[in-house]
Parts: sequence; C-alpha cells; structure tokens
Amino acid sequence: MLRFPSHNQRLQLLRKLTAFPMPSKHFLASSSSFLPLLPPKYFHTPSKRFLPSLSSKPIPKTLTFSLSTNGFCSLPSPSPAHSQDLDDQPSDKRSLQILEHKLDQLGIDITQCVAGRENRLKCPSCNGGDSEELSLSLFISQDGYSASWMCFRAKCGWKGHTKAFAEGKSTFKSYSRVNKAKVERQITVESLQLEPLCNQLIAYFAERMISAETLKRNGIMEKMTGDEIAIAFPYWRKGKLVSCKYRDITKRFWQEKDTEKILYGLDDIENESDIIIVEGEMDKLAMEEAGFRNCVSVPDGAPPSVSKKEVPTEEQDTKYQYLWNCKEYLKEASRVILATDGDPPGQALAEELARRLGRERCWRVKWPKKNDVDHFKDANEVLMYLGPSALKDVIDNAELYPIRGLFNFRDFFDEIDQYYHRTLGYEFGVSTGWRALDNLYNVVPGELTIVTGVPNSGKSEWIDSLLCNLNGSVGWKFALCSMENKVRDHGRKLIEKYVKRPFFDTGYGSNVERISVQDLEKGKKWLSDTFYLIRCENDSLPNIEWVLDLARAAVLRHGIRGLVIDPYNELDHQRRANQTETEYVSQMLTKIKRFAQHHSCHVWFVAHPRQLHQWTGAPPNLYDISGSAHFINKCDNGIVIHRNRDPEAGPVDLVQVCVRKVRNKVVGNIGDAFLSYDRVTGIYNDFDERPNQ
Ligand SMILES: Nc1ncnc2c1ncn2[C@@H]1O[C@H](COP(=O)(O)OP(=O)(O)OP(=O)(O)O)[C@@H](O)[C@H]1O
Repeated sequence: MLRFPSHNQRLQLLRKLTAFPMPSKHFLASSSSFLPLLPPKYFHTPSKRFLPSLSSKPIPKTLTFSLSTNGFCSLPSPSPAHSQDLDDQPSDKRSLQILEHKLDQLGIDITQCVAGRENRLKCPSCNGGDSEELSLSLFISQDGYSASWMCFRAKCGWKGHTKAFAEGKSTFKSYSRVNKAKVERQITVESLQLEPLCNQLIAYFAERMISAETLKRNGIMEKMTGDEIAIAFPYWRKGKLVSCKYRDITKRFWQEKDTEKILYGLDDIENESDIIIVEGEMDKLAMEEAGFRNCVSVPDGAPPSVSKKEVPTEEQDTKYQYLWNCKEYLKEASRVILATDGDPPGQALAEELARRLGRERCWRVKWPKKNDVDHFKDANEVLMYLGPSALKDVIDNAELYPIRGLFNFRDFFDEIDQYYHRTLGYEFGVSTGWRALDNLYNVVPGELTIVTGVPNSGKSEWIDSLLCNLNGSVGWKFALCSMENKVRDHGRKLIEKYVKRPFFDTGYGSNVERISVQDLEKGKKWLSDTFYLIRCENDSLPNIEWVLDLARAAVLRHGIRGLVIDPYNELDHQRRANQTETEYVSQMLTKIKRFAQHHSCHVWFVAHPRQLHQWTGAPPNLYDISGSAHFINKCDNGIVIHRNRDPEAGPVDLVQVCVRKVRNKVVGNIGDAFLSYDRVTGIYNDFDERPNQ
C-alpha cells in the first residue's frame, strides 16, 4: 500500500543511506550531523559512487508531469516549499488503495513509492533492459488520486496514466498546466553554483577518453546538490549561458528549469559549412577528441520511432524547437553529418533531423563493427574502444543520407556484380523450348510481352504451349486470366499438350488414341500443380487492378513466375470522364509492368489488332493493336503470331512467330521463327522437327 513517509521513516532511511561507503566528499557531502537539514526530497535516491557507465545518452522524455517544457525532468531546487513535511498533506486512503490496486494490475508496485514526487522503479514492460536500470518514472499526485508514468528507455518508452476514480479530481492536470506557462530564466555560472570538476569526475571522463583540455574548453563543471554530485553541461549561445544540463549518479539527466532548450555546443558550429550532429553531450566531447569541434548534440536524446505525421509548423514543432531556435546556425551549413546512435531510436532521430534540415544536405555515418553481429553504437564508444583516428574515419567516410527515389549506381553494384557473374538467375532468359526462337526471344522474369495476331491465328494456343515448355524446363508455375476460355476447354487444351494425345477421339483426333483415364488423372494433377486461375465468378468484367491483386496473391501464395492476361478487351476498361484511351492504356500497362518487375513475374498480355480493312493475309503490325501505340511503346517484347491458311501458299500447319520488339538485346532479337502446329495435341514444334516430316 502506498504511504506517505512519516518523519521517523525518513530518518530511518537516511540513516541507511549514510551507512553507505562514501569514497569522496565530492560524491557524498553528507554526514550524520547534516541529517536534520536535509529536505525530504532527497530521501528516495540512495547515494552511491558515481560509477562510469557506457551509456552517454540523455533519455528522451515526453513526460507530461512535473516537467519543465524542455522535456527533461527538472528536479526542484531545495526550497522551503519542498521541505515541508509530507505528513501534513491531506491524503485519501481509499483512493490510494484503488490506485495501488490499479497500478498493481499493470505490474507497477508502489508500496515503496512516495506521493507528490517522482519515483524510480523497474519498468514492468522492459525490465530496464540489460542493465536493469530503474527506468520507469512514476509520479503519483500528492492527493493520491492519480498516477502517471513513463519508461525513459528509448527502446521502451511505455507511458500512461490512471486515476483512482473515473471522475476523480486530481491535482495532476492543474500542475502540468502551470508548468506550461514558463518564463525563461536568466542564469549564470554563479547563480547556478557550478563548480570546477573534481578530480574524480575528471578521471571518470578520462576513462571515456575525454581529456581535461576538452572538458576545459567546453566548460564542463559539476554541481553539488545536498549530498549528490552531478556533471554540469553548460549550454552556451554567443558566449552567454542559456541553460545547463545535469547528469547524476543514476544516469539521470535533467535540465535547469525554465531555460531554453538549444543545441549543445552551438557556438562551435557558427559559420561552419560542415557540421556534425550527435545524440548526447558525451558524443560531442568525443568528436572533439577526434578533431571535430564543428559538432553539436541534440539536447534531449532520440524519439522511440519516426513520427508518422507531417513535420509540424515551427510553432507547433515543440519536440524539435532546438532546431528552430538555432536555425541561424544551421541554415548556412551545406553538409550536415548525422552521427546519431546506430540503434532504432538513434536512426529515428536522424530521420526526424533530416526531415527538418533537408535530406539533400544530410549525410549519415556507419558505426564500425564491434563483432560479427553488433556495431558500436555511438561516437563515445568508438573513441573508447577504437580510438580517435577510428572515429575520424567514421566521419570522413560519412555517406549521403538516402533520399527515397534518388539513387546512385553504387547502390546497385551488388546486383550488377551478380548479373555479371550470372548468379541472379535467368540473366539470358529462359529458352522457349523452340530452337528457332533461341536467338530471338527468351523469357525473362519481370518483363512484359505483348502478343497479338489476327483472330484464330493461334495466340492463345502458342502461349499455352510456351507455358508447358517453361514448366517442363524450369518448373515455373503460372496464373491464367483467360476470360474467353471455358475452364474445362482450357484444361482440355493444356492436358492435351502435356500428355501429347487428344482429349477426345472425334474428328480432330485424327485416329490418334485419346488420353486414358490414368493420363487424365496425371494431367489433372499437373494442372493443379502448375496453374492458378483468375476468373470473375459473376458476369461482371474484371478490371486490371483486380487481376493484378489476385496475381500478387498467387505470387506470394504459390510462387507463380508468369501471368497470362488473354485478351485485353475482356477486361473492364472504364475510364475516367476526362481520360483518353491512350492515357488509360498507358497507365494500365504501367501498372502491369510494375507488378511484373516487383514480383519478378513475366506477363504475357494478349491484345487484338484493330479491324484490318483490306487485309491481304500478311501478319499485322504491332501498331495495328487497337487502342493505342502504347502497347508497342511500353512492352519489353512484342510478338505477332501468324499462320498460313492458304494451302497454295505453303503448309497450313506453318506458324510464323514474328518477334517485332525486344528491348533487351541480351535475350533476343527482332526476326521471324517458323513453327508447326500439331492440331491433334495443340503442340508447337520447330518446323524442321515437326512429326511426320
Ligand atoms: N497453325 C494453326 N493451324 C490450324 N489451326 C490452328 C492453328 N493455330 C491455331 N489454330 C486453331 O485456331 C483456333 C483458335 O486458336 P487460338 O484460340 O489460339 O487463336 P487466337 O489467335 O488466340 O484467337 P482469338 O484471337 O480469337 O482469341 C483453335 O481451334 C486452334 O486449334
């Protein structure tokens, strides 16, 4: 049960604290004779040695309680107002019991907590990470009616608030409102009672490879508050002290109340064309050790993630006010190197900075590898473990901050290497299975082939035959959007090609024995293993988006490598009122091509030629496709299927495959190939290899 400490309890606690070993007067200035003077606010933080720790980061905070507008926990300065005995405050035991119960259900144990001020606990959500730090900051209103909490660990950031009663009145709201209306204070080193760093703190910095010279130049000081010592990072602008940030033994950061939040080290970037932005004061100092003074640190760490919202206006961008109020310093920089932490919050911070500073002038760093798996996470770590020259290398090798949609060939060198060494697969395309076409047309995943030809020329038959060949040679699977075909007819034609026998023993079977029941079963299995059908189950015509959505599902679910849309005119082509057919076709083909490329899926798109007046019997032209010249402009490959129908002119099984466009010279050429069509099985063969020759 939460309780307010009695005077006796506080004395007991204080006695415990003073029994803790005190290595230095700087770390703990108290003695038992000092006891009665200590205000209660110091009771909850046991003093301990100021241990060196790897983390140099301020903790991002969006606390809505007991905070100054700068986002850092502002410890109230010792004042008579805070030293009054809490026992004198009113409390409502019932509301406390309810609050305790509610928090207990969330895993927050408040039995040792004190109302009316910040309490540090283990966060039930993240357990304080590897170091198991007391990262949960819990504030219980003095009247015990409400509680708010937030985990300071950027990776966690769990926060929330609750009230004992749904309608319970709490002092919390009015408290935070008061805090919002703040006037910035005028401060000096003297008024803050900052003192030169003691030897122990200088040694602490030395362990982090920060020299006394760097500390001196940056005016790093210390501040004693009662029995506690804290490092003081003064924030200067044009030589005037604007704010001061502190770091205490529990790795807690806070900033002078009612002071402006600006970039740390601001004067060091004045008139600099190259500037570095880091995520903490220690990293700013580390950069100096590597020879870079032109560096600033953000004042309050990194956000847990990138905001999904647009960048707010200057007035509303409260979280990043430090960029706006330092814009005079930032605007001249032509190169901003974002050297934030390598962890997700650090990268989120880099993105938030780049969004505001303009990606085009931003660069980013790659932190070196620590071992096979991990990287060093920040400047101070690199300085400590690899030294100043390694840190200098990191900055010297900064790379352009990526801009979505803007690339360099370098970004693709891995892929180009794989292409050269032919380890990507299908670099030369897959053979159609017909020797006559090997130099003309090979099937490349991710390309679009437009197939045309006069009605009944055999376009669908040829594509089906091609799919059978591809399945036989490389095992590809396909989605078929063939609206003109009845499913059973299409199945029949495909099985005939697979089994190489006629489905029936009627006229076209030409006395060849029809497929057996066993063959039918074999054929059905092959059908179901190889093809997926995209069909509109009602009378309506499918539109291209609908087809591509289903094809996408077939890629993801069944790994198809090819899609047939046969024919174009069976799709729903309703256009916007102000859209021309040319515009419509262009957009439709763009969508198809994007699908093909994105999913490495080849698309065959069958389009009819417009009505040919005075047709002489010659193969149509790709520009004859009804609708738009975009068909030939946009496709990767354009093929016309043509067949001889005049016995006088030559064999009637002769099929001319006219390759009229091949965009990729690696995989083909313009030219004609001749195949023969076996009407019994629907199989195409190289003309000189046709059966019964
Ligand atoms: N070279 C050929 N010789 C004889 N018949 C053929 C030949 N090619 C195709 N056929 C026959 O023509 C008919 C139509 O074939 P297919 O459906 O493939 O043509 P298509 O060009 O796709 O037709 P459409 O433009 O009407 O869709 C089928 O019955 C097929 O057997």
